Amino acid sequence: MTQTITLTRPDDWHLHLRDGALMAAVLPHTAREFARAIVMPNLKPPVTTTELAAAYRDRILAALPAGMAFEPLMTLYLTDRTDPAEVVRAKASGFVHGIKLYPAGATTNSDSGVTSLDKVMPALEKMAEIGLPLLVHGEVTDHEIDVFDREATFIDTILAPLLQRLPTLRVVLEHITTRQAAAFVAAAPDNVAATVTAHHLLMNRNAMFTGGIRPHHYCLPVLKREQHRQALVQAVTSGSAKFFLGTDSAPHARHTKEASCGCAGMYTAHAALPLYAEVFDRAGALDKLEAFASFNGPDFYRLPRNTARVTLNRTAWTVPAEYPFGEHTVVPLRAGEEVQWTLAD
Ligand SMILES: NC(=O)N[C@@H](CC(=O)O)C(=O)O
Ligand SMILES: [Zn+2]
Ligand SMILES: [Zn+2]
Repeated sequence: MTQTITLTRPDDWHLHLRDGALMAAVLPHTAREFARAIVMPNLKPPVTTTELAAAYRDRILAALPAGMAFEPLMTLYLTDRTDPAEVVRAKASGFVHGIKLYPAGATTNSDSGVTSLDKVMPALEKMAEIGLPLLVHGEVTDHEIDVFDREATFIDTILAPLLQRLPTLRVVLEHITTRQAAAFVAAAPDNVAATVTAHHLLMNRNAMFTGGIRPHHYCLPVLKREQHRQALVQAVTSGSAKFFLGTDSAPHARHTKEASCGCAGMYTAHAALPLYAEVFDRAGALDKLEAFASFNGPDFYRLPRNTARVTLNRTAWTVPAEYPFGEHTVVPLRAGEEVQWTLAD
């Protein structure tokens, strides 16, 4: 049985760092494991311009502990009012690597998101023209539609028609959770890819109800049936270059999760690569982890692969019950439980 694996230093292609003291507190967890990360723009207020992204990038770099190397890859938050000129500025900046589409109301801090694709077509056409990727939270927001069907419905009613209209638009379907999404991405041309989180690979929707209601297993898109989890594992271990690592690590203060109407998101940055190693190990596919974690993402984003290496050992450790991040206490995934792999320092 493999006891140690060494791979090219990976990147996280879907990360929520938040801002201020919480950002400074969670950043070292990510920087310890990943050389770069696509930093999501759903702050309050959202990062809607290249200028705001530059300032956010500066705050992240200023918060980086001395001696830690980490490159934030910035994104803009697409709104109904995003000007194609802003798309051009973003691409020209060299530090904005994508524009994020949040359907208005779909998830955390998404109220400023897009209310109709028609309103953003000029921006999307400019993105297709200059090759700036669209990163998509792929869920419809019609609450008449079952929460477990919102991703599949989004693909059928929004994403597939969009790609018909803009076939060269580069798209990352973020944090896919269903068999339908995995099949759609696998069958799509090379300009369409997907990120997959560790938690959607490790858990099915029963995890939200094990022994009682489990708010720390609630995220969006919501965990799905076991058959969908298995389809995700099959996709990420298939060797396809269209799937890559995106933790969607999304810290929320404990009191906002343990509530009668709790926030969506799981914090996994503390143990991200070890959690993915559990998935690939259980699937007998540890040999496929490096491409998923370290090659497919930079290749899609047309960035150089990292050259440094990281080592994972099959050594179990117990995750703290909570992380006291300044005025925020965050409960990590696997709080008080074991993770079977350890990232070697
Ligand atoms: N995934 C989540 O459940 N929440 C994310 C937003 C998102 O990625 O949808 C967050 O920022 O909290
Ligand atoms: Zn999302
Ligand atoms: Zn996210």
